[in-house]
Amino acid sequence: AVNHKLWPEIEKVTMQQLHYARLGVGGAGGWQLFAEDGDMRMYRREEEADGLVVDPLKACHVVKGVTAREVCQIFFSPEYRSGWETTLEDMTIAETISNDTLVFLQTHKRIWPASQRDALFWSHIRSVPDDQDPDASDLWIVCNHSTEHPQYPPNSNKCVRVYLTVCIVCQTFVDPPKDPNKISRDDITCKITYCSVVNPGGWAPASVLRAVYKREYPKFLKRFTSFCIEQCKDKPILF
Ligand SMILES: CCCCCc1ccc(-c2ccc(S(=O)(=O)CCO)cc2)cc1/C=C\c1ccccn1
Repeated sequence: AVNHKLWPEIEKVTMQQLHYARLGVGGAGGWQLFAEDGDMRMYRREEEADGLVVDPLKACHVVKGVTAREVCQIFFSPEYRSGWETTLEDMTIAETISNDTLVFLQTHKRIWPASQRDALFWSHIRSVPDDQDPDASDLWIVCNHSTEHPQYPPNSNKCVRVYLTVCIVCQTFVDPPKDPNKISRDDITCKITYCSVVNPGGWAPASVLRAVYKREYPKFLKRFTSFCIEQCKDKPILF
């Protein structure tokens, strides 16, 4: 995929998102905690772009029994998506750039009173060594970033095109560290950071958008992580 015209952008945005995901939520970043459920903490910043709510979101979660690679492969793979993406109405693979990079067109269920939305984005999965701790296991990241495609111009169907940048960054921890082939799922934990910025593309009342995000994001992350646990529990561990 390195010779694909999108590759420089894919490389830049993916590494930028990895850095952004690893920034903490304390300090002057302006992050406010808006949802909590067990080990899941969800933060948002209130931001508007030309009068539209584009509140960045950052969620931190810790999930037992799955690895970073398993979580990211489920998030990336089209065949699992209908099993966890609750607001999805339709999904098309617009382009297969390589085995680790796809272009998706997704339409999401209409959320009254706003008009229906769709999203066209490239999705890239990769593992990166943890430069801060070479002994730690690799980080895995999936980055989704809006793109254009001649076959799917925006607003050509009934939907308003949203513009999004999303990443999910995961790291596996084995506790207690032991002989690699004696590790059970009870010994592994996956630390997940999910970041998203969605520009709704066309007008939607700030109150509606903020209510949608407040309701949908916690549901989305809980459903996604439960789906991962369910999918992996009877399978050999994929590190
Ligand atoms: C007025 C309503 C406008 C929002 C409509 C909408 C747009 C985009 C998206 C969306 C959410 C997550 C992704 S992803 O993380 O890349 C995974 C792949 O699907 C891509 C798209 C959703 C939704 C609608 C609902 C909604 C909003 C948050 C969370 C969950 N659902």
